[in-house]
Formats: sequence, C-alpha cells, structure tokens
Amino acid sequence: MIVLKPAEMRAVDKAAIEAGFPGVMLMEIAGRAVADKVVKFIEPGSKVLIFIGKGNNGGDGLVAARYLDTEGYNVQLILLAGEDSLSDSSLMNYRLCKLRSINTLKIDTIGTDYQEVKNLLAACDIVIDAILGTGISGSIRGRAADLIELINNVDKKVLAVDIPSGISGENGSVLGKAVKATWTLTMAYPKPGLLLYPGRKYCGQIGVVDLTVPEKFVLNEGCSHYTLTCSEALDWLPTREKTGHKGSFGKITVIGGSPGMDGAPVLTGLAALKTGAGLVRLAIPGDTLSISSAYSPELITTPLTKSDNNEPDWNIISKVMADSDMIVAGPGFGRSKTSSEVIKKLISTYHKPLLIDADGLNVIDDIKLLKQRKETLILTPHPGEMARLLDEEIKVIQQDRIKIARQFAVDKQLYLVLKGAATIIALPDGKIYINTTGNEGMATAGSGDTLAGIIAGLLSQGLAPEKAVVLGVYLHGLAGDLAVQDTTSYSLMAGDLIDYIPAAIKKLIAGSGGELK
Ligand SMILES: NC(=O)C1=CN([C@@H]2O[C@H](COP(=O)(O)OP(=O)(O)OC[C@H]3O[C@@H](n4cnc5c(N)ncnc54)[C@H](O)[C@@H]3O)[C@@H](O)[C@H]2O)[C@H](O)CC1
Ligand SMILES: [K+]
Repeated sequence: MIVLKPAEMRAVDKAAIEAGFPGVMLMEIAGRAVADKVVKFIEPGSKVLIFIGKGNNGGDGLVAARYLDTEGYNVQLILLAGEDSLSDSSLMNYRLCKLRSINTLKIDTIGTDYQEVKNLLAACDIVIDAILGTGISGSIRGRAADLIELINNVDKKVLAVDIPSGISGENGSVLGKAVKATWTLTMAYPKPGLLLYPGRKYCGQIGVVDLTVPEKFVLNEGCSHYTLTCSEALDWLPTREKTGHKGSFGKITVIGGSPGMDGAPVLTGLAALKTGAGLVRLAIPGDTLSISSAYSPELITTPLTKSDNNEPDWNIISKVMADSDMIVAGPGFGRSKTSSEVIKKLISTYHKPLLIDADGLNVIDDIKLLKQRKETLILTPHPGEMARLLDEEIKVIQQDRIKIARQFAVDKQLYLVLKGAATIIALPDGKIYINTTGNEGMATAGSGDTLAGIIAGLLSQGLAPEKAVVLGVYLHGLAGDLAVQDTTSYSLMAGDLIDYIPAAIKKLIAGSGGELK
C-alpha cells in the first residue's frame, strides 16, 4: 500500500481538485467515513464531543457532525477558531451545522480554567479529534495544546481524524503534545507518521478511508514510501508447485557459528526450513560444528575450517558456494580473522544472492567492497550494526532511520533491512517500506537470526529479492505478534518465532494478518 508524506498528499489533493474532484466532496467523503465509524461503535443518542480546528481537518469533523446529528446522536462541537478564519469548505459545513442547530462552544468563550470543556469531556461517550491534521507546522501553538492535554486526561474513546493532532505526519514525532487516540481514520493513504514511532503509539487502530481519487494521481505525482498489507503479503507468498522437490524450493547455506555462538546459525537454518526452503546446510567452523549439528536432524552440516589449524578451508567453501542457491552469512560468526576473510571472499566472489547479518556485518571493514558487488546483496543490520558500518553513533542512525537506510541502499545498490520498532526496508531503487507487524517481545537474543532465515527461505523459493525482504520482515513480525499472545512479551524467545511461522502463514492465507484495519 502506498504511504504518502503530508506534502505528497497535498500535491495529490491539489492535482485531483484541479482535475475536477471538488475539495468539498473529498471532505464530505472523509467526514462521512468518520461518522460511519462512530455509528459502528456507539448507539444513537450517545454524546459525541467533536473538537474542530481551523483547517480542513476541522472541516472533516464538521461533516461528521452533520451526519451524526442526522442519525440521532447528541453532538457537541468545540470550535478552536473564529468563524472568519475557517477555510471555505469548513465554513460551508460550519454553517450547515448551525442550520441544524448543533451545539457549539467557541474558543473565545472558553474560560482559562476550561471548566465547561472539562464538564463536556466528563459527560461525553466519545471524542472526535479534528483539531489538526497534515497541515500542522512546528510545535502545537495556542490553546490547542491545553485542549489536547484535557482530552488525554479523560478516559474516553477517541477517534482521530486523519492523524492524532500533534503528531507529525512526516516522521511520527510528537510536536509538543499529541492526542492519544483509540482509532485513527486516515484519509486516502497512511502517512509515514502513523507508522513510525512514537506516532504509531498514539494512533490506536488505523483505518484508511478511500477518498475515491484514482491511484494514477498518486503515481503521476510520484511516491516512494510503502507498507505491506495482509492481502498484498498473501499475493506475494510463493506458490508451491505440487510436483516440486527439495531442489525446486532452494538450497541455502548458512555460514556462521563460533565457540559459544553455536545456536545462532541453527535458528537461521530452522527458520528458513519452516518458511519453505528445500534444503539448508550449515557451514560451521570445525571447533563448533559438532555442537551446532546436534541441535536438529533436519539441518545438514559441513565444516568450514581445516581440522588441523582451524583456518578457512577454501576448497570446501568453494564447493559450498557452487552447491547453494543462496548464502546467509554471519549468524553467530564472531569477529575472528576467519569470519572476516570468509565474508570478504563471499562479497567479492559469490555470484548468487547473499544475505549478511550480525557478525557478518561487524567484520566488514571496507564498505567500498559492498558497492563493487554486482549480484543481489541483502544486509539486515540492527541500529548498532548500522552505526558501525557508517562509523556513526546509534542516536544519529535513529534520528532519521529512513534517510540513512535509503542513502545506504541506493549508494551501495543493495537491499537494506534496518531493524527496530517499525523496521525500515530500503530498496536499491530508493523505495522504502515501513513494516507494521512485530512487538517489543521480539527484542530478544536470536530474533535477528530467525529473520535472516525467513528472508532466505522466501528467496530460495524463487521470490524476487524486493519481495523476499519486505514479506520476510512482515512474516517475522506476524509470527511474533501471534507468539506474544501465548508467551507474553516477557517470555517470548527466538525459538518461539520459528514455532509460530506456520501460524503466521496460515493467518495470511486466512486473510487476517496484521492489516491496517
Ligand atoms: N487527504 C485528502 O485528500 C484530504 C484531506 N482532508 C483533510 O484536510 C487536512 C489537512 O488540512 P489543512 O487545512 O491543510 O491542515 P490542518 O487542518 O491540519 O490545519 C492547518 C491549520 O492549523 C494551523 N496550524 C498549523 N500548525 C499549527 C500548530 N503547530 N499549532 C496550532 N495550529 C497550527 C494553521 O494555522 C492552519 O490553518 C487533512 O489532515 C485531512 O483531515 C480533506 O478534508 C479531504 C481531502
Ligand atoms: K486530527
């Protein structure tokens, strides 16, 4: 699904209006959808308190007020602007509200103790937040900040129109104060700020309203941000040929492991098998091999090093390279001379898809090598590994995850998965996917190893790299979301993620994955 930044949304809006879609009609569709959402949850007669800002976000709220009044709700408006400062479409709707005698409390009559607002908040059944939408600039100014705080201080259901007021649609930051919503109904397309933290925590359940503007207006204006929905994820899931054999579902080699880190490549291998890979081989340094190979009978193992001196055995490595459809390198590999030499060799001489994770990333000391590689390269760093690759501090990476990920992916022409809450996937053509599945329980040792395995499992079944990385991250998060229901976020472990891959796939097939609802 396309995701639009506020400025992109405005450009699409403008183009659609110029092409003949009346702005007032778009507002009508938006407000009608807001009213429908209220009708779905609360019965007629209930008290609906609607906060109206002076821009078009307020206009959407005024349309909703008209419909809810028509349908028998007890509607009360709180108008945060003078009538003369409302936009044309909003003013028209405000006048229609007045014609219906809808109760209105105006900002200039609200005392500085806000007692009347507090009373209305205490008595209402639901709050609609139509104070500010994508037109916000800078920190919340004026009395809007006080009203947002009052809304957050009562325990009421809150429906945010387009975006919770105070959240930046651009990047999800809180601009001073922001409404904490139960639901957010966003207009036309989700904005990055709804999907990125901290904004995402303020949105509650997100719904998208179809404003009936054809997608060609978006494509003409250009877009670069996306998020995968459940139905798209299902479309991308590789189909399994009835006559397929293990060769047709791909042979993966996982290169990694080191003393004390013998389980990491096993997690990667098992995750790949559970996702559907035909065959997984682990290539492990000799001193660790026997421990790793004892974990699971489904995994084939090969020694990566010579038995006499534990140096890389290049003959075996060449055979492994020739015999694999793709390689995952790095899980539990440690930062030894062996791992550094092997990773370098793979980057420059392995001509099939290569995924580098964990310590495989930590031993890359010359990032120019990445750029020189022509074949598919996927990197899956967490912020610490990304910081190391760029020789930056973690906080610099976290300040603008999308920009950093995109620059790296485009410059080095690779697929970059920057892990973390709302994992960012940057593609070599500059496209960005913001992932919506996953939870805090997944911040646990080995979780990244399973992600590498899931992506490899999809790629080895023939999925294009772009789809394998995006769907892999989605499925990994979905497995985590299903697991956490049983384990709680305290007890979730990486092995649980593997155990829940089948449930995640089933959920996709049933059409009920972590969809933006
Ligand atoms: N997506 C669509 O196609 C449609 C969206 N609609 C709704 O319109 C708003 C965007 O409307 P806009 O008038 O551009 O902006 P806002 O309503 O968010 O408010 C702008 C208004 O607020 C004042 N302001 C700006 N920054 C601050 C601040 N920091 N503190 C206080 N006040 C601030 C400023 O003076 C402006 O006047 C979108 O979100 C949708 O809800 C259409 O209705 C349908 C089509
Ligand atoms: K809002």
